Amino acid sequence: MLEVKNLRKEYAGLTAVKGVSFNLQPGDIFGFIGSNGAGKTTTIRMISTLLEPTSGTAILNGADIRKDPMEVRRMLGYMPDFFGLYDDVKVWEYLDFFAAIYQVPTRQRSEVIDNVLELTDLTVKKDAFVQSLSRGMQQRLCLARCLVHDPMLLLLDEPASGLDPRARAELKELIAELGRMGKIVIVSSHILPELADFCNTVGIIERGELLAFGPVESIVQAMQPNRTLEARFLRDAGEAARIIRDMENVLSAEATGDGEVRIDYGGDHEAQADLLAELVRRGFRVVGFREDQADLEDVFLKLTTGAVN
Ligand SMILES: Nc1ncnc2c1ncn2[C@@H]1O[C@H](COP(=O)(O)OP(=O)(O)OP(=O)(O)O)[C@@H](O)[C@H]1O
Repeated sequence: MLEVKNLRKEYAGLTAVKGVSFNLQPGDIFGFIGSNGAGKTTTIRMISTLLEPTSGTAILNGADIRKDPMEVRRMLGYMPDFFGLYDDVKVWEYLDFFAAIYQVPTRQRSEVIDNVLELTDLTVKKDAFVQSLSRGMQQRLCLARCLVHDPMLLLLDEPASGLDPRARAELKELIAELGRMGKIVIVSSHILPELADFCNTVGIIERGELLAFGPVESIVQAMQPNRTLEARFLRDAGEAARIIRDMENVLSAEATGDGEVRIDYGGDHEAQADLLAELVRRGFRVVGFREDQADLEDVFLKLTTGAVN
């Protein structure tokens, strides 16, 4: 488990992180969202033990980042937003080097390397030179290097930046797999929708403050208490709209002309199910009924002002 407790970082004349706290459990994939300069990298670097907090701390599986940094380092893998790879070494040599640094015993190294290559889908590139890899493959190699010592926490700072859509999709799948393996993954981005579909928890940071933390759905719901429902009817949509308007929790209901009724709705999911049951009971032929997903980017823009320090 990771407990982040009131982490704070002050620079001369500027507080980059103002007391950030959150807890994560094994298997959690945490999307850390904020605009440029919001404090993501500073927070991640403090958790990774590379930057000393001004106050506050973080505890990973009982080890304190300030009191036991060496122990914490053994349990985490950190992928910075800008990373360099060495040229003129082969992929397997590169990983072997990092396995040696992390003191993976010599006789286990080739198995460990094969495993991380398989996980990151780089097995066919084992003997290729690092500089010959595509940007997406280099990103995955950098992630592979963070995995050689089987860390329980992964800190990935803007891992998807500069990747094309296909490489992004592959990276998401890989991160999801790390979550299924029971690791805690923190992945930062300034684009909320990019993370929302594979993170189970998100945190929104702005000017060094964590404005929201929790499951994606509950953050969206807190921001948008009224939801839009879309009901589609085989016939009589206009009549259905008139009846829906008088139902509980309905703020408005309009037939859109193509058999659909858009409902502005203030009830919870239980009440929403009752509304559908009532329509069916009254004999309406419902062919579709769904919630219009709130646009995540809207939620993010509402929460943040876009202002930086
Ligand atoms: N060494 C430093 N000295 C002074 N100020 C710094 C230092 N490092 C970061 N800052 C400031 O702290 C604030 C937070 O920066 P940080 O890099 O954590 O933001 P970020 O959310 O990671 O942004 P980005 O998405 O651009 O990487 C910024 O205002 C930045 O200018």
